[in-house]
Amino acid sequence: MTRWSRVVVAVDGPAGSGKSSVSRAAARALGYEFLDTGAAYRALAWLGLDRGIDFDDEDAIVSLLDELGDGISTDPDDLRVTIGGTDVTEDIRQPRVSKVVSAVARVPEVRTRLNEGFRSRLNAPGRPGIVAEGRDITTVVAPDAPVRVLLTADEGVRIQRRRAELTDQSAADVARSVTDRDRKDSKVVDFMTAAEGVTTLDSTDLSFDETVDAMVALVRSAAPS
Ligand SMILES: Nc1ncnc2c1ncn2[C@@H]1O[C@H](COP(=O)(O)OP(=O)(O)OP(=O)(O)O)[C@@H](O)[C@H]1O
Ligand SMILES: Nc1ccn([C@@H]2O[C@H](COP(=O)(O)O)[C@@H](O)[C@H]2O)c(=O)n1
Repeated sequence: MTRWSRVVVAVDGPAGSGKSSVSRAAARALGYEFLDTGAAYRALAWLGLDRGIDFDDEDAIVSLLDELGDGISTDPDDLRVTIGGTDVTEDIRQPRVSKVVSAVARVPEVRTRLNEGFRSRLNAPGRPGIVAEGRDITTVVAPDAPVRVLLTADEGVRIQRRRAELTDQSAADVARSVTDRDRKDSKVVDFMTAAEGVTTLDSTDLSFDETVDAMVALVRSAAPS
């Protein structure tokens, strides 16, 4: 059982369920930090593309881990991702990165090494709490966090929300990117069903602000300040 040094809020769920946007807004409202674990997987995938590696070659992927560093900020008002001094905050969101990121995430050594880093960030000194989001946070990274939430929404709604962001892509491409990534990622971790003790927050019929309020209320009831 981990002795957390501060309130850890663990959030997982499928693609487009609002993990990063809702968790970030909730962290801001609570005065907490925010850890976007997917950014680490994306940064590694970006590095792989930059180096032109073969994404079927696990050793090549693992060899990039030392170069990755620890360049993910946890201030919800100033999120930045850097690799060796290069700011890749925007670039890691490109569709070309989304396409290959699952190949990086399925490598066991990548998961082990990144998870060690995530746990030390959760336990680092700083604000009184931290909201961490990613597909295996409630089950693998912080299964004993005091607050654990599976954030979800119907697949059609998640695709609609993604389409509103990615206006330069066809509806079919957006839908495929959401369903393909869920299919590949769910071979590695289960983020579709809530593990024991995890609260499901279904935002299908909630506005963005209502979803943030619901998450903040969950945190306040489970970990009163
Ligand atoms: N309850 C909601 N109502 C309306 N829009 C929402 C709601 N929750 C999230 N959104 C929007 O849905 C989109 C997807 O959210 P977000 O990127 O946070 O999802 P995610 O779970 O982090 O996705 P991924 O795992 O694919 O990175 C964003 O545009 C976000 O603003
Ligand atoms: N805890 C996590 C977080 C992410 N992944 C993988 O990274 C991809 C990108 O994540 P986003 O949340 O930024 O979309 C995701 O598709 C997973 O492949 C992960 O495995 N575990």
